[in-house]
Amino acid sequence: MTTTNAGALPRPTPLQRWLVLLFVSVAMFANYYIYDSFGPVVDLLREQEGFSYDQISMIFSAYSVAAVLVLLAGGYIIDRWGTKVAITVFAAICLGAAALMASTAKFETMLAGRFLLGVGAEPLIVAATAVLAKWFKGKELSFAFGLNLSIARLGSASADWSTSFAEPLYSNWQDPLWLATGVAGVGVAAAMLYWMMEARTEGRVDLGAPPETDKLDLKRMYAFSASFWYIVGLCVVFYATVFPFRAFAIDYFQQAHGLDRATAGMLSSLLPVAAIVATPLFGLWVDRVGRRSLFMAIGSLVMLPLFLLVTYAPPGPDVGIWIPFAGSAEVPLTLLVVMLLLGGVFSLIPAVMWPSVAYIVRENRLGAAYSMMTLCQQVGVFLVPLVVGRLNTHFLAGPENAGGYAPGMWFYTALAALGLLFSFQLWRTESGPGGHGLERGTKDAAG
Ligand SMILES: NCCCC[C@H](N)C(=O)NCC(=O)O
Repeated sequence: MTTTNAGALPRPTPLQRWLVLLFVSVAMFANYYIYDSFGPVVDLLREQEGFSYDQISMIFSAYSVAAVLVLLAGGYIIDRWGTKVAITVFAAICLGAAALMASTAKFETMLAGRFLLGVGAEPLIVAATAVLAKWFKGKELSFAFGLNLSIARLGSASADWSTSFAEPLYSNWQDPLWLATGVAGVGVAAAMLYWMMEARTEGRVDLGAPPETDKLDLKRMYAFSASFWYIVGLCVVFYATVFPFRAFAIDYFQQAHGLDRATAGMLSSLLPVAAIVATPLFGLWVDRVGRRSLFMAIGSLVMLPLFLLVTYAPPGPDVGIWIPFAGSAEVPLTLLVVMLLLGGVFSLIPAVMWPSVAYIVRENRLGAAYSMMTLCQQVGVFLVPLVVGRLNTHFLAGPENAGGYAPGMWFYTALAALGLLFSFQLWRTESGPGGHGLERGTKDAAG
């Protein structure tokens, strides 16, 4: 057992650390499951309850309004309450939000539920990060973060797979959301187990002092370099494209491509599934070879044609896929290739983009930098679905008019082009004398 210095408390044991990772990851699994449980019921809400695409996108966007407000409050709440209370309270808020959304198909109630989810889910992610930093500092911290994100993405994939493993629930819009409420309950239980674990070990193990991080201060934002703002620009357009696309994907595959819900769910799940496997691998690879801004530019370039391919390319022959927990299905080759490529991009860009900030920003300003980045991200994720919802409604998108989805796809493409511009500018800056070492890897350092 390691100690920090003579006479000091011991650091947590490996068993304690991995138990903490387990509890926090289950809470994150539930968090991502609830977030993504809305996409598979979009068509049911439209058909059974008469919701328009505008209303659906407003409900989706309400999360981001709450997230921006909560992020402005910064880490104060977590610092004040401590991680064990914070993580449990935020998980309980997510549970309340999931139950509210499942309770009635009234538009205002659903809007309030999704807003409440933003209040709980975004700070829960911050609290989970703080917990892992506390228990894994100086140990397997990056690995623990990677595993935690992979398990969270498994939550996203499971929400898509529920269209197969919980198919009977999808006779109505409500039961799948009650299932999400049950998953949220498991998240609260996991958070409470973490609370008990921290309470039991308090005063017996050294969890270090709370990290000294800078809070979000809008007046000091000018101090960040151009490279940081290029990354923020990419982050905004990247997530403002991928998250809303995912929210509408299952409905889109059903209406525009005639797939059944279970097959559409399997196809949509390829994004998080690819990310579960590939994100940590890309992370390891990029740590070794560097070229971070080049990889971000390559990811943006690959993303550029994908939304036009799903819209205009011929579907091609049907091919069989098999996905654990979901089963097998036949999907058009074009859709499969597009979703696999998008899954690759969804693995590569986050694996490179988030850690890159640490090269550009001083350590004591990292907290403020990440808060700023997430805040801008959520502004994008708020606005884009509203635009896409408006376009879908305006152009009468639906099963009889698949062409009505095309303007929304052009909008995603325009955002992807902006992402390419930001990453290209970043690459130019980082390849010159003003670079921050983004292009260097451990291989270069060794050589
Ligand atoms: N799927 C839940 C929303 C997560 C939002 C969060 N702010 C975020 O961007 N996390 C990083 C990621 O790649 O999921």
